[in-house]
Amino acid sequence: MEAPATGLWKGNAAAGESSSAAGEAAGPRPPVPPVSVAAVLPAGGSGERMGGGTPKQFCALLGRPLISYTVGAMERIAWISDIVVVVSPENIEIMRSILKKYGHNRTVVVQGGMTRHRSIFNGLEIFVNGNCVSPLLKKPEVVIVHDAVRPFVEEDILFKVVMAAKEHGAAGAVRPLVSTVIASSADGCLDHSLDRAKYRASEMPQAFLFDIIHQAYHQCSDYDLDFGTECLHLALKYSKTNAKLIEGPPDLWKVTYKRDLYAADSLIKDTVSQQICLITDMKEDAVQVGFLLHETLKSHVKVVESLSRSLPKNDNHLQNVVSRQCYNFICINDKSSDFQEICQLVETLENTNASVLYSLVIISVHLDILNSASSCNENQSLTKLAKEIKKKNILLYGLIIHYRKDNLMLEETIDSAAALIMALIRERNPVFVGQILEA
Ligand SMILES: Nc1ccn([C@@H]2O[C@H](COP(=O)(O)OP(=O)(O)OP(=O)(O)O)[C@@H](O)[C@H]2O)c(=O)n1
Ligand SMILES: O=C(CO)[C@H](O)[C@H](O)COP(=O)(O)O
Repeated sequence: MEAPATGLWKGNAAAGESSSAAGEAAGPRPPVPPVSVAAVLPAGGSGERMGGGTPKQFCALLGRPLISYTVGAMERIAWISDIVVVVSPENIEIMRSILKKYGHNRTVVVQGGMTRHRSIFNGLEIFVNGNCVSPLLKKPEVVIVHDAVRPFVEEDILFKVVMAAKEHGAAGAVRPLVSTVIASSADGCLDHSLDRAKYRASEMPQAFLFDIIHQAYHQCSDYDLDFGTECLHLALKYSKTNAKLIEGPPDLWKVTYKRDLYAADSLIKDTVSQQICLITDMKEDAVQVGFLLHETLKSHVKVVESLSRSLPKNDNHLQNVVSRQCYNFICINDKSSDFQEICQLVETLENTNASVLYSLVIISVHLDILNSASSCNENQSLTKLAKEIKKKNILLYGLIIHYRKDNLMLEETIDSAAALIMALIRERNPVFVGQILEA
């Protein structure tokens, strides 16, 4: 299974996730542009096309606002010095509380305008004049403009648009058109159709030499500010700059309609369910069953770490596992109860701070050779603990695998156990927290 190209995958500098750990997972460090770079994220819209009361940038994906994913994708890039997020006046405090909650320390909030262009203009002004609610930031050589509702932006495309902006003055990501563009005549009939191969959809991110785009915004008309939709066009019209167009990856789409929110949710779930850490503690009898489960899981998901021992406190292994973007922990044992061990795991995971950004899943798997399910008391302890740690964004589930040594059905049982594990880590459904499933 291949990881989707999402801003989440390679780490996030917020809330303690280190970009060095991300670099370790992703191979050699990407290059750094030889210019100072800042970013403006317009987030001042009301999301009319999506409908519903909450502007789409504040809609929750796996419990975390969409905008936090976009800000996180920018903050994990060390060479972007300042990040400005532009929101409507009524959302300034909400935005500040999001930045605080998710540990986005390099981002400031600026008040937006009535249209996207006006919001971007306000965001740029902060590098020249500052204002009463936001500090004056140091003017960068290159500024990135990126819609706050495009959360899956990667360092590679940001680097490319910045380098192209340095050389050409302006640059933007483009994608092939998915439909043909046609023009209608006054009577609503087809007037003409464009040759699709010659056109591109203009996406984000875009980047500009700061003075080029700032001057364009200063010179453009009210009509441009109120009805324009394309920053590259302003750079062309008012700063005589022909932007370089860069073919971007497919995940740059803008969350616009409700269906886009479902797609974003699904992509994030794909990403966080890519890797598991196995923690096993079994006697000889059960080792073979545990091994079979391990092998079956390996055919579905990447096993980043397999620890076959009790967990010491402050386990460094676990710290490393989390910094490699593994958010799923499967504890397999054949004891009547591994409750103490689960408590210890929870404590260690809490110390990593990772659950601020992503829900962490723990599945306590009990291999039950005697076909005698855990006692009622043990189940109640698990359910109680699960309820408590759910508040901390740690989702604990139980799974009992009943098997017999001579069981011809063992393979089938293990397949169904693996399928349950995969469903739990993918769906991360808080409703099932504390439930003990049986395979
Ligand atoms: N006055 C505005 C309007 C839009 N935007 C931002 O520009 C980006 C792209 O705009 P769009 O998808 O059109 O967002 P909305 O205007 O919120 O959506 P809609 O057009 O459906 O109302 C979004 O991040 C949006 O928040 C902004 O900063 N200020
Ligand atoms: O991709 C873009 C090109 O600059 C903009 O995000 C897009 O044009 C914004 O338009 P709208 O606000 O109408 O969705």
